[in-house]
Amino acid sequence: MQHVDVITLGAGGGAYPAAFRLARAGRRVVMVDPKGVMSGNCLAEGCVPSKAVREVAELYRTAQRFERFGLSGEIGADFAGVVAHKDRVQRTRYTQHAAELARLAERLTLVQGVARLQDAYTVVVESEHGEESYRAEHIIIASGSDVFVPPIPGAELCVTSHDLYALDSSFKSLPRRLVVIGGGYIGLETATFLRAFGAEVTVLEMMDQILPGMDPDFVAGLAPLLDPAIRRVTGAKVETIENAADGTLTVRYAVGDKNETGDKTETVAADAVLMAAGRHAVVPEGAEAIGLELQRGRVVADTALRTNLPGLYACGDVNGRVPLFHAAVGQSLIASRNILGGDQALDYFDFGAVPTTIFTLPMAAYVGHTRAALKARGIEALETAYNFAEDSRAQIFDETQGEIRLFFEPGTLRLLGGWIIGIDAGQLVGEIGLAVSKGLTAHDLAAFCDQHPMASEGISKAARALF
Ligand SMILES: Cc1cc2nc3c(=O)[nH]c(=O)nc-3n(C[C@H](O)[C@H](O)[C@H](O)COP(=O)(O)OP(=O)(O)OC[C@H]3O[C@@H](n4cnc5c(N)ncnc54)[C@H](O)[C@@H]3O)c2cc1C
Ligand SMILES: NC(=O)c1ccc[n+]([C@@H]2O[C@H](COP(=O)([O-])OP(=O)(O)OC[C@H]3O[C@@H](n4cnc5c(N)ncnc54)[C@H](O)[C@@H]3O)[C@@H](O)[C@H]2O)c1
Repeated sequence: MQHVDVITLGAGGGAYPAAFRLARAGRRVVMVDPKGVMSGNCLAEGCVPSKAVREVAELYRTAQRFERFGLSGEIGADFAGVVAHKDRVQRTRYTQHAAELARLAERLTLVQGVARLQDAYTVVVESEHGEESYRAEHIIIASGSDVFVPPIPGAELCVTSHDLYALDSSFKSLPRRLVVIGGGYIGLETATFLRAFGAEVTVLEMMDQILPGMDPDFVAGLAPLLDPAIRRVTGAKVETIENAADGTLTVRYAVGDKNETGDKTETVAADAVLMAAGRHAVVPEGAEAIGLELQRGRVVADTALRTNLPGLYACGDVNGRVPLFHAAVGQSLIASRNILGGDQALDYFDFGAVPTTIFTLPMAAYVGHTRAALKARGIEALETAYNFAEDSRAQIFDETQGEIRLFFEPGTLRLLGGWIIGIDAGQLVGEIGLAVSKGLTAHDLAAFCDQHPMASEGISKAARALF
């Protein structure tokens, strides 16, 4: 039995920020992760590799409009080369993380293995060297999430985000026809990337809106900007996936016919089917047995990231509250602060001000409360918008579709939320998110001289439109 101060289950965004901070503060910390490397699924098969592919797709899309900018020549796309670029970025980051870890080696160790909870203080790690027990006063559960595969006959024929984005993945050639099951983040993002390289893409979403759960007006703003050649079917109930001897896959789905009663069945042929129907939390073995409160398969954590058991914290996808990398990092840092405070809540995570970007081509992003959420709360927000048709940077790049929209509390003029559809959305949402989280008002935003000629000037311009 080894005695340490803190042990983390996982070494991803929910774990390592806390582990580093606690080690720097003099605590002895052990992170356990079967990958044996830091960064969890974000670097292994999530944010970074998918965005490496995205940015190349964006460049390629822009290259096809080179003539408008006075450039000439033909640019081709080699999908295997794109995957090689993605792999290089992943390797670079793994090397960087290894060096970061080495600098704290005296107090921070990463053990390759799978951890299970024996009691509220003891973790058993199973590795290729056998089993080893660790006792710690504080445990951070950050075991993340994994691909959810619905029980559809033939689902095993599908690829997942793991197959597409993992390091050294074998998915190196562009499918001529791609069917995507699920019109959420992964489904829509990947649909636009592979479409940009030339694949014929169909997205089958079971709900009656792509990106279900997001503000319908926000989605309605993004939808017409996506490549119209991507066929999008909503209300699609996938029934089977079958393969023929020549390798062709057939996806059979039922879809409501508005003119007749009942559903009709349709089929679509594919060379690859991407299953992007969501992710589920990975709860470590032993959690239930030691009395950890779970709800809908996730570890329940409060806004101080405490579970129902003293000394045990749950950060990131495993608590399912906001399954995004930067949210996991933010939570991890709050947990470390509360651990340093002797399990006294010194800080709370603001789940209401986490920026969210859908990295489709083009992107869209939002933060805080937008129109639908505000209406549901009976708040008639003061709304203002800036149209990218008027924006210098958007005109320079010939990407003038979309807008910045801000929602203010009447009376106080406090910024409650905002969205950006179109150019630089994933960058602009940071400034709006900071303003939401710090309680800034329309006066504050209007008075700030955002940089010209950058799309961010649309934020202050939108606020100035109120005065
Ligand atoms: C394709 C894709 C694209 C994405 N793009 C974005 C994006 O652009 N932006 C964004 O913010 N988010 C994105 N995400 C989501 C993001 O990856 C997650 O929100 C983030 O990785 C969560 O971090 P985490 O530490 O909570 O969990 P994870 O990253 O899942 O890490 C958990 C770690 O715990 C380990 N583990 C599991 N069980 C055990 C155990 N019993 N013992 C020890 N270790 C264990 C796992 O091996 C894993 O390494 C994307 C996800 C996917 C799949
Ligand atoms: N840009 C980002 O920040 C980003 C990018 C990728 C992933 N992520 C994270 O990863 C998580 C998982 O992504 P995801 O896209 O797999 O999940 P998701 O929850 O965003 O989308 C899954 C979609 O699949 C649909 N669906 C489920 N079962 C279906 C079925 N049988 N047939 C047709 N449609 C079905 C759902 O209605 C939903 O729209 C996200 O929730 C997000 O937290 C974030």
